[in-house]
Amino acid sequence: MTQRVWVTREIPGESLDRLRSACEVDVWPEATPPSAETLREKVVGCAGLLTMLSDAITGELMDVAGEQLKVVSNYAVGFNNIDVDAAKSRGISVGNTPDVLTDATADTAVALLFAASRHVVPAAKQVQAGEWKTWEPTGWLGVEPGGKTLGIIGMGRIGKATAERLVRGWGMKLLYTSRRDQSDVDNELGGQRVDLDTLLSQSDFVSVHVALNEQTRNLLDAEAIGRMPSHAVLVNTARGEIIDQDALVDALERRAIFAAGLDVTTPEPLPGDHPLVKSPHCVILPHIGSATDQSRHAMAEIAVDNVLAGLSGKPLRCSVT
Ligand SMILES: NC(=O)C1=CN([C@@H]2O[C@H](COP(=O)(O)OP(=O)(O)OC[C@H]3O[C@@H](n4cnc5c(N)ncnc54)[C@H](O)[C@@H]3O)[C@@H](O)[C@H]2O)C=CC1
Ligand SMILES: O=C(O)C(=O)CO
Repeated sequence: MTQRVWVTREIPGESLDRLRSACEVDVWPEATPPSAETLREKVVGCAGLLTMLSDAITGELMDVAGEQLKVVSNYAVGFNNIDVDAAKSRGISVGNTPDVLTDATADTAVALLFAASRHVVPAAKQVQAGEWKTWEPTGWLGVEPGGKTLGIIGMGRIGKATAERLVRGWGMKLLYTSRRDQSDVDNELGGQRVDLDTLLSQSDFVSVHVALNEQTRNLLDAEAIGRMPSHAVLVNTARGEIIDQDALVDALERRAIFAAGLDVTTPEPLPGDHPLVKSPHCVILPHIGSATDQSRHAMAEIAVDNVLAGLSGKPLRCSVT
């Protein structure tokens, strides 16, 4: 019998054709995610799910899908939307798309760091609004990363790629947090592994790259943000839930830190009237870290390879379990 796969959004390239030639494929056609109710209806009887980070794949949903469900393939490297333990206990494989989006996401972190440090967005808006009056000797004064201290929270693939850009390109000194010793980072980039409090109090620029899980949710709460110096710039391309957003709003309003640059927020999308959206000291992007042609095509190839392997009971190309 032909196996059925539900794909929760269109993905770029030809990779879905490979899937169609192996099984019956149903693709959610809309630009916005299916509701939880639609998800529940569509998963019934599926052997594979190709999901996005906006889809909550719970144990209950796996049970709704049925015993034939073999694989959940996330079109993302982050997999905090999937209950991996529930999948494991049901014998369901879980896949993700690492590496191919590392450079694109690290580039985004660097872009946010510079945009937030130099008032790029409000300054450009002033020009667009026809309000550019003069060259201002004391206007738009920003902060420079050259030779300053960079703190990377979570020295994984993207954390390291971001550090490489800023240490090699701008001569930044590197502090980082990691659960394990990473002598490669110390040797190649002159990095120093420190605890979070030290990193926050001694870094001029902080970039967040840890995965989201129960230990890292709200990792940067009011107390942690309170340790940062008032000239510090905070960048987050990981997940919104890692930062206590109310605490960030408060810190920016009090100018307790200089600026923030976010590619991820809670919720996504962030409402247009949210104080962070309104803040002149915060640059927010609509979660575009991996949004390059190259990365998204490569992610599609891996996500489809993962589904095909899972359907035939083989080890996934990129497995999180
Ligand atoms: N903005 C965007 O479009 C994108 C965002 N991401 C986010 O970036 C994250 C990192 O991606 P990669 O660097 O490829 O992953 P990775 O697995 O290489 O790095 C994650 C790091 O977090 C650390 N970590 C995980 N749980 C931890 C905990 N409880 N305590 C301390 N450290 C912990 C790991 O040890 C690892 O060093 C993803 O999980 C995802 O949330 C990834 C790609 C694109
Ligand atoms: O891959 C991820 O985890 C993303 O957030 C989007 O690429």
